[in-house]
Amino acid sequence: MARRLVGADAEVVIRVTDLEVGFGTKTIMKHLNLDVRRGEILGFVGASGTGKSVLTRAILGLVPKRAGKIEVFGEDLDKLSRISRKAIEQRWGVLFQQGALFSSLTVKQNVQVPMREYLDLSERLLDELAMLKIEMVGLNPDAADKFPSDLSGGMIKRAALARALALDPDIVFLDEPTSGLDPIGAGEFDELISTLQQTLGLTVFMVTHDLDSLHSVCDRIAALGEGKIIAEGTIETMLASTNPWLKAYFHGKRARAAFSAGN
Ligand SMILES: Nc1ncnc2c1ncn2[C@@H]1O[C@H](COP(=O)(O)OP(=O)(O)OP(=O)(O)O)[C@@H](O)[C@H]1O
Repeated sequence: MARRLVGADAEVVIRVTDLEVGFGTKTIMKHLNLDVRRGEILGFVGASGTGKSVLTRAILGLVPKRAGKIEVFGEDLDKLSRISRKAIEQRWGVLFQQGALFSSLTVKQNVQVPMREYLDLSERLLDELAMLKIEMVGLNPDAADKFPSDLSGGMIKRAALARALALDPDIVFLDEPTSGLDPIGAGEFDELISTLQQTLGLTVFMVTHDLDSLHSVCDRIAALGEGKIIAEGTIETMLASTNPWLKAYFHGKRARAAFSAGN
């Protein structure tokens, strides 16, 4: 899979400025700045516990920020009316870690949850749309009536992706989409993300530890450390970084294996 270059002049769809987030006496990030450009797959890396999920959740408005500004499609999220906020929420989809499907609902019903929340459609249309999403992520139609407990890890991720795509979003947030998958399953999932990104013109914000994903599908990478973005750019930029964590991560044994396999 060839990486596409999204120019620096591409429209910024998410802009995070001077963000500070903390819990109690603990500050997780401070003065954090990050742009995500339209049509790119941005890989977001950093050591465990640095705050990758927290940043994702802060952008989504699921954890409060102490300072800073988050703009999505040029709109300051703090300044939106409830209706405008809902309109923005319809333009993003989220795949949380471990899929986070509702265990008491079937795959089809899970995919329909955002549709029921945001759209006013007949049952027939809801069914048709859900089946479309289920097929789009490469699941067999008979997976639609299965419960999450009947699915393999890879199928759960696909079902969660179908739910993230339920409202035809412009942006998809993926929190460690390939974690827990075997290398073949992870590779197939990467390929699916890349294909969907291209066919649907998605912007993808992907938190990942997976060096193969970073190498094969990400256009750009941003690395989080000590509460800030410590490096931002292509794999080549990461490889050239002198930051000790980035050096260890991108030049370690696993990285060499991933990069030589990809070349
Ligand atoms: N709701 C919360 N209340 C208190 N502390 C929290 C909360 N959510 C996250 N944290 C803390 O924030 C820090 C960052 O957590 P986060 O899950 O974002 O890390 P991460 O970079 O995504 O890690 P990993 O790669 O292991 O998933 C951790 O120290 C975590 O304990």
